[in-house]
Amino acid sequence: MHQNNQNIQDEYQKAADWLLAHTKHRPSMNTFGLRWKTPARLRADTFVLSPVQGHAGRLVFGELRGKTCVCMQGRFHMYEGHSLCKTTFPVRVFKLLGVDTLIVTNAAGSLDDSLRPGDIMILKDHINFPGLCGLNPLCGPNLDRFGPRFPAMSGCYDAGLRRIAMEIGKQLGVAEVMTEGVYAMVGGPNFESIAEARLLHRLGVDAVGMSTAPEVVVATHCGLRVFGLSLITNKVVKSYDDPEAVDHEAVLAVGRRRAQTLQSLVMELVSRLDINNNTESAVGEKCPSVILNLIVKSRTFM
Ligand SMILES: O=P(O)(O)O[C@H]1O[C@H](CO)[C@@H](O)[C@H]1O
Ligand SMILES: Nc1nc2[nH]cnc2c(=O)[nH]1
Repeated sequence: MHQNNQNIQDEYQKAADWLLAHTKHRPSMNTFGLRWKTPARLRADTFVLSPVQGHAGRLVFGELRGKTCVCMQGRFHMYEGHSLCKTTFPVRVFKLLGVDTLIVTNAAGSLDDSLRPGDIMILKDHINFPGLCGLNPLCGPNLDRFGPRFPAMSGCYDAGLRRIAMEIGKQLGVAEVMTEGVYAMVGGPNFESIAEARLLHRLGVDAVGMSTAPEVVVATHCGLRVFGLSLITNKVVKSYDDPEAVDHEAVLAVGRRRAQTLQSLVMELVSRLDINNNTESAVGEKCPSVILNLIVKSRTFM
């Protein structure tokens, strides 16, 4: 192996080893700081630093309904000036921790008029705009330890988990605010101009945000099963006659309003995870471990 590749791989391994040395938890499930049996909180800034307002910036290990998980509250964004390698660094570390499923959440603006603030969109697919232009975390020498040079992205959002989530939505009585759709990642940090919004809409984008796609690309590359959801926090203005303008505070407010629903949905999904019979993708055989990457303004959950 090329020496540089070895060095990069060593960095992931060092981070994973450090985390394992600082918690007795071995990831398998939990989130939102609820029902922690033996909480072991690690300040994420020892590992992750995400100074975006409303993002807690913590990494939490614990148990939910008997499953250990690691929950990342906050994330790195490309618009903060981080490289995509850094943005996605935690995903590979989680893989090395033994995690096999990534649950990723985000806040997003809707382009589809039927999606309203407070609605939940299960990600069926994404358009990785930075990735299409070459800003892809997999660029550079391939790390064979994690996955192939040319990984497929069709089916990157597990169909089995999507189906279960919709069932849970019915059970929780929130099916009417849940739907499946296509998420697009743009670079940000500005929200869309009207012309950009119209372009995205024409391209078949249902909701747009500034995150998620790089993490999902890296997770899929290394064989993690992925479930994603967007909390629709605002509509994206598409008309020159519309006086409304989105702001980050409004995004945070919708996150707080929907916190309980998202919490119930993800907890129930976690409790139903069974790698042997509810996945449609190839995943690791043994450990039913899951990482929750809860970024929907997770400060409200703790
Ligand atoms: O995608 P997450 O991190 O949930 O946050 C979304 O909300 C922020 C804008 O309000 C942006 O960071 C956008 O990507
Ligand atoms: N790009 C983008 N990101 C968001 N995150 C939350 N809302 C939005 C939005 O309208 N556009």
